[in-house]
Amino acid sequence: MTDQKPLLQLIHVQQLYTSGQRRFVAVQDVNLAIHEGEFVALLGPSGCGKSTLLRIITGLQKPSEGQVLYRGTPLQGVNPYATIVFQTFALFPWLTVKENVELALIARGVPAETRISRTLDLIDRVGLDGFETAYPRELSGGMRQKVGFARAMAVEPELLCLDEPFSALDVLSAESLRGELLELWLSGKIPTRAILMVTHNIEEAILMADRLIIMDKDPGRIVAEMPITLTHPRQRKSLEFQDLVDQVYALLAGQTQPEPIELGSAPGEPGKTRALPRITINDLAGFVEYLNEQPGHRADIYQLPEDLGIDSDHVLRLTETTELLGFATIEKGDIQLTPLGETFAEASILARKEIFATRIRRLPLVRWLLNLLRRAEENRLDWDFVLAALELEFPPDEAEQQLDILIDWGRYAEILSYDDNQGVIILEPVATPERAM
Ligand SMILES: Nc1ncnc2c1ncn2[C@@H]1O[C@H](COP(=O)(O)OP(=O)(O)OP(=O)(O)O)[C@@H](O)[C@H]1O
Repeated sequence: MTDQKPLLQLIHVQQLYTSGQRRFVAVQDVNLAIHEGEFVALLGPSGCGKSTLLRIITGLQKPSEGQVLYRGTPLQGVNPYATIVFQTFALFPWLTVKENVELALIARGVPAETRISRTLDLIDRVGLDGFETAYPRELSGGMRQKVGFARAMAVEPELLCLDEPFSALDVLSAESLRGELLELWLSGKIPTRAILMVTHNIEEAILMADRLIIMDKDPGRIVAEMPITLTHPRQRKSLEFQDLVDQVYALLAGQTQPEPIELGSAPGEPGKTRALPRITINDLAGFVEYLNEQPGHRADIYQLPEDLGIDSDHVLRLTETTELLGFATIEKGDIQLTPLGETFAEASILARKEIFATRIRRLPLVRWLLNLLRRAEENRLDWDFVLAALELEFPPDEAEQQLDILIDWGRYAEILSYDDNQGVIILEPVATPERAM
């Protein structure tokens, strides 16, 4: 961070909304400064007010209370120095790529010659050279989002706001577009002075941003900030990166105990191996969604068997699983979702898998199995072999159950696969997406 005056400053910003008869605080006392040269990521569960803050920052909405300063001056009306790129591409289907980008410049009254040369230059810079006359329907999702970026950058915003810009794309297109945006930003090829990105994706935030702002809801507020000082290009698989991922998850999960105490030890290590609760992914997801719909995202555990129509044993396994994964905390007979649990409940299928994978990789049993697979020839192991190893830790019936759960959870998280015909467990390679399109 610099000592300069912030580019943008929110001071005691509060937003009230009315819903039916009720007036509620959507955003409470937000103080935030974004400086030149910073890439800031805003993380938090749905409904914590991220989009509201973006609208306030871009001047599309005036907060109920508080001040918005741009370069030290109170913002009046729409912020001419900021633009937003949305999750969905919002392109006009009847206009070509060139016309879609140019439109932003026509709206700002840029003269024709400048307009055309700037449009073509931007299309080139985002890597869409040759597609100037194509229509949105002819483009892939990643390419359409590039048009979205080009259009936002056409007006040369000082502050580029991104509202989950990669979440509607497939994994590889998203990764490649992240790389390209970073390249444009870090090389100074765009006149943008600062970027503010809203995302649900923790790894994405750590990959790209210099600072994370973490929000929670009811009411929407900032609960933590974290600087990311890793140098670019950042390696997702590096220990430092994974350590930061764990720290953010722990922050979101409200985890207070050190991991070894919380999670127990792995087979072969001193201490007791913690068995995984017998819970399917469907039950887990359903339970987290149920809690998310309850007032205050909490429920009385003793009431749950009746409310959910399942026996109390099942309820206890569900509560244990959600707690083990950091999706909920249990206190005085109540279970309460953590911000991470809320994020999981509202995430897309892919984002859920990613959250789940990150959480189960910390579990000693999962760590142990992944290590075995990594060391095995061709990263494959016979089911019987793993079972025999587990039988050293658990009674035979339980060992088999543990293996079933490991396979069920591991498959869902896409960290391993299982060939039922051959009875073989296989380590899934970690995707290493191409950097360039
Ligand atoms: N115009 C509005 N009128 C009434 N309530 C609103 C309005 N806009 C947003 N809200 C409510 O304010 C809260 C914050 O909404 P906001 O869209 O800013 O959250 P968000 O964090 O961006 O959510 P998401 O990640 O789902 O986009 C939510 O409870 C939402 O339902």
